[in-house]
Amino acid sequence: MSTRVKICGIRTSDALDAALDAGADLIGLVLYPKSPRNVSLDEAAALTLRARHHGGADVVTLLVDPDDALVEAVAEKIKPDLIQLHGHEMTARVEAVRELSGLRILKAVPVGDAEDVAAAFDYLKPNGTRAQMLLFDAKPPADPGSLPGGNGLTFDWRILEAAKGRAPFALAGGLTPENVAAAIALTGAAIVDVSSGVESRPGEKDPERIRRFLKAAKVAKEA
Ligand SMILES: O=C(O)c1ccccc1NCC(=O)[C@H](O)[C@H](O)COP(=O)(O)O
Repeated sequence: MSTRVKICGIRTSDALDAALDAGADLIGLVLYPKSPRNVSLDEAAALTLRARHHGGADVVTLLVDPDDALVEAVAEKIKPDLIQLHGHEMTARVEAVRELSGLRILKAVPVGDAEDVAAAFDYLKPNGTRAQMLLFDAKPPADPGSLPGGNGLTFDWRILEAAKGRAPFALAGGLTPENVAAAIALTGAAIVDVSSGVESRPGEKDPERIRRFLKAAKVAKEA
């Protein structure tokens, strides 16, 4: 089975259509006001409806340390397929968001070393009551003003050796049309997730780069 591709940080219907027409498997919508990719609840609901009409892709709503009211509003108004938690949520909070929303959870984990990877598997226990999949991403810069993700930074993919054979995982962080095949070959990721690497500037998706990313990812194979 070929690697699934998530195009994250979609803000406009043009960018959405470019991703869907190019064969994206998952669409990421960022609800985080500090992000240049932020969309409102209403915008996310409209983009989700458009994706549903096109068919073929799952919609992922990305949240950072959301409160209960936001989780409930997302579940009711957007009705995505998954919620991506991209903040400092610990296992109990992930479980609570799963219960409150009734949705599958993709938990983003910042990776610095092999211990981060080994510890992340606690998010998958006990059998599906917390997150359904892990997303390994680069650690954000230490600068307090930096975003928790979407920074276009890579990490040493060899660290993910510790994850191989345990459970399918998603990979993010500085992926581009130029390096995604190498990332898949080395890590065997089930999903590759990109935002900055298919943009002309923060928040502006480039349809040609989206097409190139999908093409490169879909022919790549684990080595
Ligand atoms: O994209 C953002 O602005 C963002 C803000 C806050 C938390 C996470 C955010 N993005 C995460 C992603 O887009 C992806 O899941 C992933 O980190 C890819 O980012 P990139 O390195 O830019 O390809």
